Amino acid sequence: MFETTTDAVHPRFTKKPAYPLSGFKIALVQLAVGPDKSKNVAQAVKEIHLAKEKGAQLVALPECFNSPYGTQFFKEYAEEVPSGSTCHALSKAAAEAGVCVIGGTLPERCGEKLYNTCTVWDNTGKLLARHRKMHLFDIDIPNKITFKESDVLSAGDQITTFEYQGIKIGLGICYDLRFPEMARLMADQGCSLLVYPGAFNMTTGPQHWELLGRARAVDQQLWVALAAPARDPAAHYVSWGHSTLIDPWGAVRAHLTDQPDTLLADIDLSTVDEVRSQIPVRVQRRTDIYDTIQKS
Ligand SMILES: NC(=O)CC(=O)C(=O)O
Repeated sequence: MFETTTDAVHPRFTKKPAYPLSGFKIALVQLAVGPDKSKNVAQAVKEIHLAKEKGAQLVALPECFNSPYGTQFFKEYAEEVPSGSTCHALSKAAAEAGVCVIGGTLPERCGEKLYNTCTVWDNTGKLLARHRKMHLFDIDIPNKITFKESDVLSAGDQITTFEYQGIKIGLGICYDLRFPEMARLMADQGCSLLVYPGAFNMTTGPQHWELLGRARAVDQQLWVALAAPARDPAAHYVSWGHSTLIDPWGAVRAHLTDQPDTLLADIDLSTVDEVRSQIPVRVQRRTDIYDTIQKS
């Protein structure tokens, strides 16, 4: 599918970026999350080590991996970043396993404010990045689901990208996946992979989770990884599960069902350049026209 010839390469893409790694193995850990915070964190640490043993170089956890998902839980489970006990456990696990950890999300306390925050730890345990969910999940679908994160959470106001071993990676959290502008900004900063810890639900998940992941991958021609908690039908908020890895062509390379499990798959970074040279939409945008229309 990604075969290309020199002739097919668009002249503006003949200079290939030199990635130190042409590919790597990613693990998406679909954790069973319950009310016991220390059990949730211990399980995450165990899965990080297991993923590393199976060859993962990057391990991503789901949204709200140390706390049940719900506005009534965030205050009780919140911790300061990076001094809290969950961050300490993630840093230690990353260093001991020698693997980069995208630490899903946790409720972060910062002064009077609470955020839904993703932390990233390199293979020495150093904090590489922190992303605060930028688009809060406020929706109202009558007789299905009403959720208002903004009742208790504050929104982040930063785009977050980071580099690990020469690979530029962008972060979004769950509802952030619905905003193509944000993905575009991260792609423009040079990302070849976007990772979204997320917990869609039984109403939006079946219709939108994979569709939105594939849309962002096709729009920006990059890899998209979606890491979800496992489904617990007895939970207050029921996660759709289905952690998924999508390639720059928009094809689902691997996905889980709703059960606790870990998705392990190879990411081939050369496909980013291949797809971008085959379908060069990134250099074909008519910003001359869009800008004129916006200004008129
Ligand atoms: N939980 C979220 O932030 C988003 C979600 O479930 C949806 O967009 O649907």
